[in-house]
Amino acid sequence: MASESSQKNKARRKLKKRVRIDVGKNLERLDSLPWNSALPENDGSNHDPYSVFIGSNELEGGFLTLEEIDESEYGLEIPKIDVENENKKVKGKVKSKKRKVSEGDENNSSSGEADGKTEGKDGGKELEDEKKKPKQNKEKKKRMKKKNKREKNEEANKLKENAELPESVSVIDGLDGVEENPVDDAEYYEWNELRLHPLIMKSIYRLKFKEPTPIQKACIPAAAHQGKDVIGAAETGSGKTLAFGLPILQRLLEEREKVERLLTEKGEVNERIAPKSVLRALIITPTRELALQVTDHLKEVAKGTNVRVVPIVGGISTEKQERLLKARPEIVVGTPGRLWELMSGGEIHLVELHSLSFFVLDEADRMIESGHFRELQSIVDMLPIHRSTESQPQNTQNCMTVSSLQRKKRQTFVFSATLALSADFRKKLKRGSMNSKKNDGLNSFETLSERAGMRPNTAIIDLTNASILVNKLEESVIECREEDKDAYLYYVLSAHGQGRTIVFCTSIAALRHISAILRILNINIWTLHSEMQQRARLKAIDRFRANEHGILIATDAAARGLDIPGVRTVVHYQLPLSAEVYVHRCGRTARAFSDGCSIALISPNDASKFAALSKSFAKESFQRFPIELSYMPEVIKRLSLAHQIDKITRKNSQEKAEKSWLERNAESVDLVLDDDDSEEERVKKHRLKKATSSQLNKLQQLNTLLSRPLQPKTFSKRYLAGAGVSPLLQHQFEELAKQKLGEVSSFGENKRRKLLVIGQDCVEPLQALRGANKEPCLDLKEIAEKRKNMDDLRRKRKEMKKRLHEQRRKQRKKMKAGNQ
Ligand SMILES: Nc1ncnc2c1ncn2[C@@H]1O[C@H](COP(=O)(O)OP(=O)(O)OP(=O)(O)O)[C@@H](O)[C@H]1O
Repeated sequence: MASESSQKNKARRKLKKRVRIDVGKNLERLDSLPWNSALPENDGSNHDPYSVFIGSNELEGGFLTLEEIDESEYGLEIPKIDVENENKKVKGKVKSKKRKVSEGDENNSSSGEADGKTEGKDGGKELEDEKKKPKQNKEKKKRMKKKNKREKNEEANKLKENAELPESVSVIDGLDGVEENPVDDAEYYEWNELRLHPLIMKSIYRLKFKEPTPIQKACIPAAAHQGKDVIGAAETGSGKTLAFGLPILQRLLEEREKVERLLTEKGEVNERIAPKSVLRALIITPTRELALQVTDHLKEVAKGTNVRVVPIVGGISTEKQERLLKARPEIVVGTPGRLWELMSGGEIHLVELHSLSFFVLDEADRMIESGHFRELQSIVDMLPIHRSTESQPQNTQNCMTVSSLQRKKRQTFVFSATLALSADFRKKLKRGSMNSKKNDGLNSFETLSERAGMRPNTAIIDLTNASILVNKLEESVIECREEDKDAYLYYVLSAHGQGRTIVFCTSIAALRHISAILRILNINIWTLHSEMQQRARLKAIDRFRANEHGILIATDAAARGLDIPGVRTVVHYQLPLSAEVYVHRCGRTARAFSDGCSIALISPNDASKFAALSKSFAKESFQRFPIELSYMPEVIKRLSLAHQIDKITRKNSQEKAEKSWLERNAESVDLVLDDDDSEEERVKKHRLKKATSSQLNKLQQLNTLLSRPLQPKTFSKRYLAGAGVSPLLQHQFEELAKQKLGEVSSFGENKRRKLLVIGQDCVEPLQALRGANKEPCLDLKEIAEKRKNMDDLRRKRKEMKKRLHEQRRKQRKKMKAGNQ
């Protein structure tokens, strides 16, 4: 009896320990877990297309199976943390941070015990089952366990040494008790639910991304754990890059470790696997800047993983890019033009696409526009068609090659902030009646997706709201005449120029015009357009990024994807040609949980475009950007001088260009130009000289104006006078009051100079917009009504004119008839 009870006790203790460990694991931090440990072996019974069957002939891919992912120890459902309860339990006991963490462990393990009571019933059965397993298997497991313990220890130590973990995240050596730091940091809880690789989590801690964005939350499970293709649409700045980037990294890391583990189990030498030697992910973006940005972003999260990411874009020497590709990176991010140039030239790393597991179209809707589509189509046509019964794998019982491990069905990701999927396409995806490679000629990303081999059951994740625009964006308009746009732009930039601003133009000519004017007005700007050299484009972005209050004048080349933190304002100097471009332009501000504002300059010429835009977003009114009119006389004065200077400068440079053209051509046909100027030439030169001196005079006048900050007319240099009603002036008065207080202590300083500074204390446009009286809205209904009335009036006038004309004609006819 006694021995029976002692045996029972022994078994119970054993079971208790088991359960304690199991439940503790539920709460372990992902970063402190051994990644490749104890994953159950595939028994070959599941039909997941990503499973690996070592030694069998059904090898289709190197990914973990869904079951493996779900049942792996880090992947068990992480119970929600009841922060309040946890706090109550710990309250009073917590003396130090270290103590708090260890108590957290106790709490978790005790809750684990409670859970264990229900699991205990099956526990005995499990023990019995285990006894039945062959001895050989047990020994193998023991060996693995030892190895995993060692790895776990190393991993934890590494993390402790290297990771810049947030204060609340700490790693406790979990060697003996196998109890490592439980999830006590609610801030990262949502990430933990996504079950990402510890190395990825380490990057997320480093980047201080407290929670996944909604698109990341929706995409990661579908793409990383279910192996699905994804069509993703979410507002600008919502973290779409990582929504496809993290699943790619996750699967590559899983695969790598799975392979290593299986090889170790089989006693194979690791060197036989060279995972870096093939292209695994191809990401295509419409612009070079975006490709470079996506590369940087992925590199940042891939730090410490040995996964290499390389950009392949035009404007950079082909040789340099070929050198980069020689290193055989797993991930290539590129633009269609350069990618196709290298592919059609037979670049070995880019044409060996049999192992490509991920194909991504970022900003997919832009990609199908002219200038990209042909090359993209050629690239897509090069992708191998995946069939469920692909060619025979190249593995045998004892020999496993990289290509055989990596052959798998390809995942396709299509992302943008502005994707409009037709109902027909959605149905097709659902039914799985995709017709890859058969559909040609159609210029749509839907066709492209089909051709790229998008599979049935694709996850369509559309998180865009009705207006498609970011919630934290404040939109506004300034109604003005076409010729006054420069003045209003100057007003916004100089009276409110806080934070980074991007001014968008539709044409390069307009960009050149306002750049010249703003430069004359001493405003420091950078420009970006498609006719610039790549180096200059990158330089402009870098400089703009480096300046806290930088101003970038750009065409729509910068509308998509550009991720520059701290862009507070977007100005539409000219309205874009489509609603999509408007969304992307606005999306350069109010990114990643921050806010921003957009200001559209609307002239009567823009009326119809603006009406169409408003209709697209079902908008009924726009807020007017508040203008402090007392600034305008000075603004207009400066602008008028600037325009005159610009006109003269342009004329001069045009004449110079013409002259040098004449000289160049004369030289090319060996003609010697006569040095003696004709009378006409002399008059011209004289005029030029005169113009230049008048230009200089004007320049001096403008310089005097520019030497002092922009001030409202009612704003005396010496005394404060009236007009302190607008938020801008209100702010300036407050600043002045503060300054005056400071001045009391610094007696004897030049007061006048100090007062001159006031005008420079700007209010951010967003702040001005929020502080403005919300009443004066641009009521689109009212405008439409007015336009309708005007149209009616015009029509009536026309009709009247016609009637009068007809009457006169009849009269003339009558008179003619009378005369006869
Ligand atoms: N989970 C997160 N938490 C905080 N910031 C994040 C998170 N994920 C991404 N970010 C940051 O958000 C910014 C925008 O991300 P990203 O460029 O991927 O947005 P996007 O949706 O692709 O925008 P767009 O549509 O304009 O191209 C980046 O600076 C990125 O570092």
